[in-house]
Amino acid sequence: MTVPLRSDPPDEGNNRVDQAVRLYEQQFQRQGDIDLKRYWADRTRREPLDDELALDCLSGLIKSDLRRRFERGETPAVASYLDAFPQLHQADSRMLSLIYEEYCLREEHGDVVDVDSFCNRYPDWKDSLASQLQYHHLLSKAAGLPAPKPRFPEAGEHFEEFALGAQIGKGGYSRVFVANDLSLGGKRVVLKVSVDRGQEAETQGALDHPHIVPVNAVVFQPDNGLRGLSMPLRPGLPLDDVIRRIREGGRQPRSARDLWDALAQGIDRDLFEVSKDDLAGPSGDGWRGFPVLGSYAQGVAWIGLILASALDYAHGRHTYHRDVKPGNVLLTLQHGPQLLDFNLAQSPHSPQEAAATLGGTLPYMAPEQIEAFLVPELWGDVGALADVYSLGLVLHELLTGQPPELPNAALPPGRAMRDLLDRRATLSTDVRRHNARVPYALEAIVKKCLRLDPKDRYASGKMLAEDLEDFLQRRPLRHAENPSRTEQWFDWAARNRRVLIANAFYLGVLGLLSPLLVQLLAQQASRWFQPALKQRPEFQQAVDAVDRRDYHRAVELLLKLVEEYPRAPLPRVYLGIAFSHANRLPEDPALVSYGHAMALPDAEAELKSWAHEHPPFIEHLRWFGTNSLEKTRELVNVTRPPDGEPAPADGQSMEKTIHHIFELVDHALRNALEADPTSKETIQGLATVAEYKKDYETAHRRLTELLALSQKQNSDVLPAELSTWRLQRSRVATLRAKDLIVLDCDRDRRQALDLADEAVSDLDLCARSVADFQRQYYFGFRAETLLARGEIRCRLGMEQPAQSDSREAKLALEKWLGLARSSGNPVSASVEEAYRVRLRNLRRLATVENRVVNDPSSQLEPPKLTE
Ligand SMILES: Nc1ncnc2c1ncn2[C@@H]1O[C@H](COP(=O)(O)OP(=O)(O)OP(=O)(O)O)[C@@H](O)[C@H]1O
Repeated sequence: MTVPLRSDPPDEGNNRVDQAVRLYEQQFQRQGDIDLKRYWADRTRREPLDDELALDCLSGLIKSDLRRRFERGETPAVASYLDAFPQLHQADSRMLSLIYEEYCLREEHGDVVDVDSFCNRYPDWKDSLASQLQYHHLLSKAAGLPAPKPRFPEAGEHFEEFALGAQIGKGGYSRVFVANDLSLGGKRVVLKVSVDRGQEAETQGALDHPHIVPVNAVVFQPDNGLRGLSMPLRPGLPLDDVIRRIREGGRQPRSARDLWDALAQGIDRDLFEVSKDDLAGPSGDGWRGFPVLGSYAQGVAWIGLILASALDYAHGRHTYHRDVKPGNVLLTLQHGPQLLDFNLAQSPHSPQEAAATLGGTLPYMAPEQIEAFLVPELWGDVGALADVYSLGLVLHELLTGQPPELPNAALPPGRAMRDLLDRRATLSTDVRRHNARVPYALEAIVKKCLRLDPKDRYASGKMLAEDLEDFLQRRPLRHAENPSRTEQWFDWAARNRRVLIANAFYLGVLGLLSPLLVQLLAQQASRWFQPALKQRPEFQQAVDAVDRRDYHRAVELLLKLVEEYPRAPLPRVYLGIAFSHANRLPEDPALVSYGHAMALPDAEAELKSWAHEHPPFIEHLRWFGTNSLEKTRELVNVTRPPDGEPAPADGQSMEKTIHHIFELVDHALRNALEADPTSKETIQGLATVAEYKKDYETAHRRLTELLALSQKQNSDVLPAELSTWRLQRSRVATLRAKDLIVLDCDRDRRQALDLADEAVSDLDLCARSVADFQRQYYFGFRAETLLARGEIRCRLGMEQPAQSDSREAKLALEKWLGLARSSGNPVSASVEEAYRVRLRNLRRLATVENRVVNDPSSQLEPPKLTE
């Protein structure tokens, strides 16, 4: 017996019923009341209808009449229409639907109805009605009305031989714990304790598939009506959490890796005893084939493929899941996606069984499954195709970020079900409207899963899996139609690139094209039809090799890729990074490779977008930048020797090289900074590059930024680090101040003074925490800074303060000298020269200021020269 439901695909009959109801309602509104018997007689006289359609129209009008009258405060009963329309006695299913409508209206209007006495009013339909109303009440419970619950055990207690640890899941009728199986020496497992009904243990236990969580054992507590299902512990995160995290990330996910990252960030590391290495990337067996460097759509398609295959396996054993939703898919670290919770896997033969899993799953139900809740006899029809539909909704949600529609909470449960069912008929399946990055082929697959009529969907999980596999391999779909010709053409071209390239030559051989055109065509063809770099397994292997620090292997792979993809910046940058670690060639190929990469068009944009897609790249880039900086410093020391030491003969050309290198390092570091603006090492690297480039203003700004940042994150900055940065800032500030004093303009001099003040106070601040090896440098530099400030003050006519600077400078210089002498090292020519320069400055200061220092040189001993 089937209640005709309005969700049936619109056909002529339905349109006519709707039309009849609309006309009736308009007239009812105009007249305020209508005698339905007379109205119906008139109508059928004017427009005779065949029997079936007449019954459909009549029951539509009665429902409408009932609603209007209830709205006016009357409480009509369907029984009263039976006298006027005796033909209803033949309309079993329609009558059931009418009586149910009356029941809902009574309930909505606060008329407390006793189910038994209500059923007794309709003896001919009593049994079906009782069953329907039982479901109605189950739905009410699912909608949040209190239901009797057993007492579940809690963390810390025992359930048979299991010691229960943290609770990790909670359903309407179950609790899931991490537990120790004491009968197996305390082995860590997952124990799902649930009300002992349904056949979850038997069904799930009989399944043996790499993507379905297996069942180890079942234990019972008959007194409590509970049972425990022991399963292996598979650390992971449910897909609904993964989706939520991606959604909260605020940006549209772009790469398949985003799925893994959401899992890695969300997993409870302490609970599952997971190490940082476990989270580095999807390397476990269960992730084999995951397109880690592919697009987000490909990542989703792969998850869909795995789930469709797992469902197909279960369907082959006559097990239908019936509760496929993101919350029942666990993304695990080692085993990939895992299907969980086969609680509803067998048809619930009684309303109680159905109740066990009703709550929360309505939004993911196939239309025929919702219908089965209204008409229990239809449960037998809810099978493989309902699972295909639900999986379609999961894929739709993953691709669009839009959760499926919820039942309308304002309606009474039965009505809410019907309403949801109606909305299934008009469900928008246009994935690309929400996310234009999804290829047409994948959208076509999702659409086919979500067809209203089960006959129009994929006939099996296997067929769905085949289409998803075809999509991932860029092959034509076998069971759905890709509406985009362009996409099909590109897929074809990608698969047939060799043939195309060869054909370009054949056309040339036949003399149809000029040789130049042939060459151009061949070149273009090889570019157009080359598989996208990121899809190449070699590229993926190279990226993996760099991520796991196997640089020699990376260099090997990347050299080939650079040759094959001469216009792609990424392999060159990666090659630079790998070279710079592998350090195996005499030249500096690291920077050469980076330089070539950056000379390519769009290189910068590509780098930025890649850093976004693959975050470990930023760290490599930063390392590469700072490491190259270290190497280049040596070159700088040779090229720019301290005062007094001879400059190399080829100093000028070396300067040029240095400048070029610094440009590249600066570039690499700026890219790294854009991706991670709080990396202190990157900021310091950039300050150092700026200092070497003698851009003291930028260097000073970067260091100020760095110190402000470390003040915010006080806890993770070491005092030694802080004093190194302060020392560097005071050096840069002094150098800048020196540049400014010579400009001979008051404003610049004031600015110079501010900088010198800041430099001295930075030196004061780090005086205590300067490391031993830095002390001599510290005092030498302090003398220099104070001399510079003294000079600025002199020029600004600040005699007294200049005098005190001069005195302090002298003290610092003595300290410096003392440390140089006591270091045990012979005092080198460069130290001696530095001393002389400072001494000269001190004298000059005295000359400029005249009264400030009385011949300071007489009080300072020159250091002893090396014997
Ligand atoms: N074998 C397992 N390893 C790790 N975590 C698991 C495992 N099984 C279940 N979980 C966790 O427990 C959560 C709940 O599991 P499950 O869906 O089976 O129970 P439930 O939601 O209580 O079920 P029901 O919907 O039947 O009431 C899962 O989302 C997952 O986070």
